Amino acid sequence: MADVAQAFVPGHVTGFFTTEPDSDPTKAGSRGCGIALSDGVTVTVQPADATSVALNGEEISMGAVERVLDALDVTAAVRGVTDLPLGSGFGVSGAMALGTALGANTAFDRRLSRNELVTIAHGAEVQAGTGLGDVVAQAQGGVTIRLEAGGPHTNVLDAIPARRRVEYHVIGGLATEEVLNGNTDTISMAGKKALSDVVEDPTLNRFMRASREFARESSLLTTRVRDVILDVNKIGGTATMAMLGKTVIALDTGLSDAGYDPQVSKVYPTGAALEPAQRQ
Ligand SMILES: Nc1ncnc2c1ncn2[C@@H]1O[C@H](COP(=O)(O)OP(=O)(O)O)[C@@H](O)[C@H]1O
Ligand SMILES: CC(C)(COP(=O)(O)O)[C@@H](O)C(=O)O
Repeated sequence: MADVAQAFVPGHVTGFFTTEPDSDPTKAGSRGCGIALSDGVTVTVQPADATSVALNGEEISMGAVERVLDALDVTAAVRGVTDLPLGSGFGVSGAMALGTALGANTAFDRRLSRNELVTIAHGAEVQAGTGLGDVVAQAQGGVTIRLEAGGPHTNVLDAIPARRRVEYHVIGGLATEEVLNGNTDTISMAGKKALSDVVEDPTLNRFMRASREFARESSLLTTRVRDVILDVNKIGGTATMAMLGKTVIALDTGLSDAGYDPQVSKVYPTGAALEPAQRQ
């Protein structure tokens, strides 16, 4: 048994999504499209007598992570380190859940396959109510088009083959659990339309346009996010809202050109992976 195992999971910003409920959380999820980012979460898992979860040194409670450990029947100290903010649409909870699954499998010699671990992390995230599609997209990397919902045994994934600089500007958080527990009919209707647009023309530019339309039609767009997007549009750039957060993402130098001081990232072309063990 390894002392400690470490995994890196990319962040993931969703441009648009539908909700696809199912009584089986490994089949439930969302369809939609989003970008895996080179900014992500480094997760370490170390066997411990009692479970604890910390993000950037601060102890937190995170349902998705606790459910992953329960599913694997282990207790561990899970530590996440990231530059990404929690709860602002970067899939930090999905990253923590997936990193925990990959790390715990190694640390406890559980001998599960990658698809089995992604299924566990996806189901845990869905049950916790903190995400529907981040985990499978973070497992694949790149710009994932989620054509059919659910974990690896039920979903159908495609991708927009693109690598690009991505800038982001965080205004604040949006409680994913609250939005997903409310009426999601309008969201799913707008998401379905955006998905067919991107399937017809799978390019990043079309993704950004479809995402902007989705943000407006789903009523998820907030005034402050809209104002920043308009500033980027004014200088000829392209920007949209990261779901589900009060966050603006732009391609290339859209936000910097509009006078903002954004974080700079890029499309992360591959999926979550274990990293060489670091002895603590
Ligand atoms: N200070 C905090 N702010 C936001 N979420 C927190 C905090 N502490 C713990 N959490 C937990 O972290 C998770 C955040 O999930 P979510 O809102 O989906 O974030 P993200 O968009 O980064 O995935 C939830 O399980 C929430 O209960
Ligand atoms: C948009 C969301 C439902 C939530 O994303 P986050 O708030 O980042 O957990 C995502 O999981 C998706 O299905 O696309």
